[in-house]
Amino acid sequence: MHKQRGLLIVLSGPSGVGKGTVRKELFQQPDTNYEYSISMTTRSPRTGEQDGIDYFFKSRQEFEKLIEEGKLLEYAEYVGNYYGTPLDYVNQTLDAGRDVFLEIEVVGAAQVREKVPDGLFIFLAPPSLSELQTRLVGRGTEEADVIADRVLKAREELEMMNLYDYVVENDEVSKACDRINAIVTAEHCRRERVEKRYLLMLEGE
Ligand SMILES: Nc1ncnc2c1ncn2[C@@H]1O[C@H](COP(=O)(O)OP(=O)(O)OP(=O)(O)O)[C@@H](O)[C@H]1O
Ligand SMILES: Nc1nc2c(ncn2[C@@H]2O[C@H](COP(=O)(O)O)[C@@H](O)[C@H]2O)c(=O)[nH]1
Repeated sequence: MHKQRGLLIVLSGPSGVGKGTVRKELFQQPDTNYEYSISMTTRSPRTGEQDGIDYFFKSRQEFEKLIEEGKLLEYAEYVGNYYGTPLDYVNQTLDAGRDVFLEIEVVGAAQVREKVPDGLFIFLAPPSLSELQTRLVGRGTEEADVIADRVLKAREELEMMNLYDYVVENDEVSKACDRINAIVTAEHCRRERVEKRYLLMLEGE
């Protein structure tokens, strides 16, 4: 019996919009059926972050070797550090028929769009730029100059919103999660209908 490949779900959006918060909430829900792809980064761990759980923390040299060896589905340099998605993990998980969830910034998401056009691309948007800044300041993990860089970058990132399949506003975390779950469910139904139609057409030949 033919097994359908899993769905690649890409959640992107500006720094501080709440991607990590929403992703963690989604993964705490008992009926969540996505596999989270842990990214590689050259950024130093924040207090409480663990290697292999939050990120795979790499040196610049190690990361550049991964790039050279073609081991990343996508990567980007974001405010002075590299971030990237491990290719083998994503392919193996999708091939096993399981959905993979990426939480990445917009440059990397554009690369994934090129390579996996049938992925599901969701842009998480803040209620406003001032709320975005308030969230970054409130998180308290970056110095003021880094926050300023991230807010500046957010203006460019928001311009890429129209390249996504869906825009979800993160006004409240639980509402954003509900919207994402509804989008993924609808996408699965759509894919099933297409698959059924395709099989029916083959049978008729
Ligand atoms: N809906 C929301 N309402 C209010 N605050 C929120 C909401 N979602 C997230 N936050 C807060 O905003 C801050 C930034 O959230 P988070 O770290 O999840 O953002 P992010 O998009 O993953 O950022 P980065 O891209 O830098 O990793 C956190 O302090 C988080 O608690
Ligand atoms: N292109 C990629 N971007 C990634 C990846 N993993 C995380 N990110 C994004 O980077 C920024 C900064 O993250 P932070 O943890 O330092 O706040 C944020 O937008 C993340 O979503 C990745 O594999 N590829």
